[in-house]
Amino acid sequence: MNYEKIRTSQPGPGISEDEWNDEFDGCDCENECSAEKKCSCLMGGSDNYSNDFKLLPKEGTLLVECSDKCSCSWFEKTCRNRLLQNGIKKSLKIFETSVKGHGVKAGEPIRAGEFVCEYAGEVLGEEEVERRCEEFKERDNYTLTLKEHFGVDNTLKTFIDPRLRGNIGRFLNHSCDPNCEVVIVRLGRMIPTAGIFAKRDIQSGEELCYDYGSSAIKEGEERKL
Ligand SMILES: C[S@@+](CC[C@H](N)C(=O)[O-])C[C@H]1O[C@@H](n2cnc3c(N)ncnc32)[C@H](O)[C@@H]1O
Repeated sequence: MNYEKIRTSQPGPGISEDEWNDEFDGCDCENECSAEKKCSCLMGGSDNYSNDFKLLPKEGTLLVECSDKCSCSWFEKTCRNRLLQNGIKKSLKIFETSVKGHGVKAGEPIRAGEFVCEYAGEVLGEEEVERRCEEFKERDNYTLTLKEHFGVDNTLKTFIDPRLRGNIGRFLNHSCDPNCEVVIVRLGRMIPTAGIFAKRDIQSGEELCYDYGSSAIKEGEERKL
């Protein structure tokens, strides 16, 4: 449990300033950001979130939230395209499980599609991930690998490691029948963040978990989504 608490992911070793600062142009909406009003952050011409702040289905295009480069920054309170960046709104409780170490449970009901928390950590270059795998191989595996395919041969991998710097997201355990899912969300920059959203309605007291992906929970290996 010895880690520095951060609110959102930060660049770590292996991520250059140029990579981190590769940002999208902001939208020029002056009021409501919606697909109907042709907000340029809403790629694929569909909204990211519903009026009641639930994740909407988005396939084949990037999910980009509005940022401080957007004109709507002046009207942030009315911009519907900001959810992950506003942080955790649900009551989440860390607890000791019987066999999985710590876990997180819902402190209140969470509806399907609602935002739970970011999986915040250091964004690392691949060499640093390999170095840390060696260094920490005896202990819990935390690095989450986000994989995105652009075209046939182009795969973008993003590594998020909350071992040294992270948030409550680092305590969610794996399940093959999860009640949460990880969604790739971009906060105005090309380097993505990992948002954990409810996959179905969750009752207060239920443990929150997501599917770690193909390499699941093998010790010392990175996890892939
Ligand atoms: C991201 S951490 C999750 C939080 C962790 N339980 C803790 O106490 O810090 C991942 C580690 O939790 C443990 N873990 C996660 N899901 C598990 C499961 N379904 N069964 C057993 N251990 C699990 C494994 O040790 C895994 O490497």
